[in-house]
Amino acid sequence: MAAGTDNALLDGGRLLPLVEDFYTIQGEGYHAGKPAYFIRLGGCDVGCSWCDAKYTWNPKLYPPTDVGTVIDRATSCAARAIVITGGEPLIYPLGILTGELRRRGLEIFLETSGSHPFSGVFDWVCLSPKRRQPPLDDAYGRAHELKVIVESEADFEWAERNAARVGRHCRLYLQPEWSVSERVMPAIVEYVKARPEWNISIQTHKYMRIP
Ligand SMILES: C[S@@+](CC[C@H](N)C(=O)[O-])C[C@H]1O[C@@H](n2cnc3c(N)ncnc32)[C@H](O)[C@@H]1O
Ligand SMILES: Nc1nc2[nH]cc(C(=O)O)c2c(=O)[nH]1
Ligand code: SF4
Ligand SMILES: [Mg+2]
Repeated sequence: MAAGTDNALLDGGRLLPLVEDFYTIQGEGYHAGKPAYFIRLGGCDVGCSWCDAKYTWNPKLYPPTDVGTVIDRATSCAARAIVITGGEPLIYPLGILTGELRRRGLEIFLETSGSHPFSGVFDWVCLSPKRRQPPLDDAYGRAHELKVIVESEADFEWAERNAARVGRHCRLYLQPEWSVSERVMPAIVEYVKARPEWNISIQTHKYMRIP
């Protein structure tokens, strides 16, 4: 459980620490370009130095919120797909939230580091492994998409180590770390041209200046 957020307080996942929810375009990975309603949960104990969502790390800043109110908002717009992200969403029991979203006929996508046990039902799992707190063994077999962040050329070896553990049909992406994107892009391009099992994912929403 995340530091400071007691599971009992969350009533088995009926309440979750909500940072923000908004309707936008999935910017990254396999589903890039697809409209999706984002649900961002607070709390992460991984601590990536370049994390673009550091404001989510402390769950105490985000009071437990009834998942029903979020689901009502998500189903009041035209969204057909939901992205559950964070923070690290797998810190929390996601069975109630995802079960209810599925019952409403929505597609459910997950963004995760895989560093906590799985709960909930998902149509698509994006696994973005982190050296500081690597995925649990179980996460690899659940990934539809492996998205490795590349900060320097040393990350190619980390990418291959993770790719060796996912299923045969899992899509493979290298995503430049945003602040060094211009610097690392030439190496990523050459890497992917030489190893076409990999694809490039860029954070298109940042270029579009949307959330
Ligand atoms: C903020 S994280 C939240 C979900 C989960 N904690 C995770 O890391 O997968 C969402 C996605 O953004 C990626 N990401 C975060 N900061 C980034 C950055 N500076 N540049 C590129 N990708 C980044 C993460 O690797 C992850 O794929
Ligand atoms: N548009 C948009 N696409 C995204 N894909 C993954 C994101 C995330 O922060 O998990 C993200 C995000 O924050 N915004
Ligand atoms: S695991 Fe995800 S939310 Fe946590 S620090 Fe890393 S990128 Fe940020
Ligand atoms: Mg983001």
